Amino acid sequence: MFCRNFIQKGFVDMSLHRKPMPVPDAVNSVMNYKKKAEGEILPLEFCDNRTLAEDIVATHPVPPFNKSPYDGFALRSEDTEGLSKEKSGQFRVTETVGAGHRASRPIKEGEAVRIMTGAEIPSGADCVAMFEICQTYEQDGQSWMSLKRPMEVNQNIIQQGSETKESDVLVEAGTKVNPGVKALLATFGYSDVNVYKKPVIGVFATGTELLDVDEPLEPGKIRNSNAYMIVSQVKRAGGEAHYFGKLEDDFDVCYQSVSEALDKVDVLITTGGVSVGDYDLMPDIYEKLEADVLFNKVAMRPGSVTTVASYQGKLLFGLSGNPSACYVGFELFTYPIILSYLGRSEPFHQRIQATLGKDFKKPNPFTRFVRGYLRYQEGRVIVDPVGMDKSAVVSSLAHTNVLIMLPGGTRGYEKGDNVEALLLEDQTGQESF
Ligand SMILES: Nc1nc2c(c(=O)[nH]1)N[C@H]1C(S)=C(S)[C@@H](COP(=O)(O)OP(=O)(O)OC[C@H]3O[C@@H](n4cnc5c(N)ncnc54)[C@H](O)[C@@H]3O)O[C@H]1N2
Ligand code: MOO
Ligand SMILES: [Mg+2]
Repeated sequence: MFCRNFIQKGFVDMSLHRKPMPVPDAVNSVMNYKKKAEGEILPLEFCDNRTLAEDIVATHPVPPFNKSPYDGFALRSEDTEGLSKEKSGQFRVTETVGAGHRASRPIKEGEAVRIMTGAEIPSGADCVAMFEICQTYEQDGQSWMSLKRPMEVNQNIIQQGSETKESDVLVEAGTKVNPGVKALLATFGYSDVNVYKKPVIGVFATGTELLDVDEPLEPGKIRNSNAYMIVSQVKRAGGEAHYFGKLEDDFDVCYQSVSEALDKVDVLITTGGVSVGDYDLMPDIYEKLEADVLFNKVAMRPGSVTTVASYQGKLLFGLSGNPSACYVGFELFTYPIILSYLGRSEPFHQRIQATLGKDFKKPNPFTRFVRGYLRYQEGRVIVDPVGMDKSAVVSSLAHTNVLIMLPGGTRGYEKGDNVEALLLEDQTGQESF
């Protein structure tokens, strides 16, 4: 097997010279492998944030019966004709109907039913007068209601089916379940919901320098932050992360672990070891697996070393070890694949126009994906670069909610420039209402 590590000094190794692929081409080449997950049935209470694998169809009209929007009296509008301040009408109150109950018999001429909000309109009644415009009194053991104004047919009645007809498609498959979707599922009796299965995304961190989170720092070593970051990114995207642990930079260990893990996942992510260093083993692992490498260099910063390969129909994402590069590589290439598994018709991060909030003077031949923070100011959308903009930086990621896209070129960018940004999450609030 060809292995870069054994190339003798003095020769120029052509495998070091990688041809960068433009970002859109790289994204498209990955999306050629997109798949849709199968559905699974979940109890309604467990389907938050999952994606519907079936349309929500109205199983009955809403409301299912004519109902009262107010607490008041249901009566016949024709009995109120000509009523006025001077000429009140007297109605015999036959019974009281609360929501969930029905009148015992149809209403007759001169009668009224005391009715509560949400209760079914008694047959024969065609309007509801709110309590506020009615007066009540007792006479000879009988309840009466007096009204001083005429009512119209259908006044204060929510008609059966006025909101939704039976068989209407209300929410389409591929929609994420939010509280409103959940309310609809409950309305129509979807106690079990068909949602797309979460794709299982395996994660390995590679690097002999990596310590576990609970280990004290040692000279030359760092704690493994990427694995936790990626697992979080997978969850934020809606996937099921399976963290297999960290691997030292040993070919046999890495090859063995990666090939075994491939059977257990839909997609495999590794972080680290994709560049051209002596201990960057992923290129050799793809070669030994006979995986088809879609690209091993992308015309972007950070994350230029991002490598994606396909092996027996499964995608292997070789993300950079540098934290910022790893983060960006995931959001550009892995995120839309996860959303495709989830049946989402718009699997990419939303791309918005915004105003750059700070200068970004450093030009670069490659497109930059600057970690940024979106804010609103006087009706404008502002995106500010956050923290140091270096591939090896981890601290700026904590403040990142957008990736500011700065196309490559010979000039830098200035505060006030119009730029595009990819929205990663929408969790910005404000201090007061
Ligand atoms: N001669 C060249 N050297 C490098 C090139 C190049 O084109 N020619 N590309 C540079 C670029 S760009 C990047 S990005 C990095 C990519 O490196 P690798 O993906 O091979 O990653 P490693 O070498 O394993 O590690 C890089 C860096 O990241 C740290 N790291 C690794 N894993 C983790 C983790 N799980 N958590 C936190 N930090 C991690 C690691 O310690 C290194 O500092 O290559 C450049 N070199
Ligand atoms: O692969 Mo890089 O471009 O510094 O992150
Ligand atoms: Mg390396």
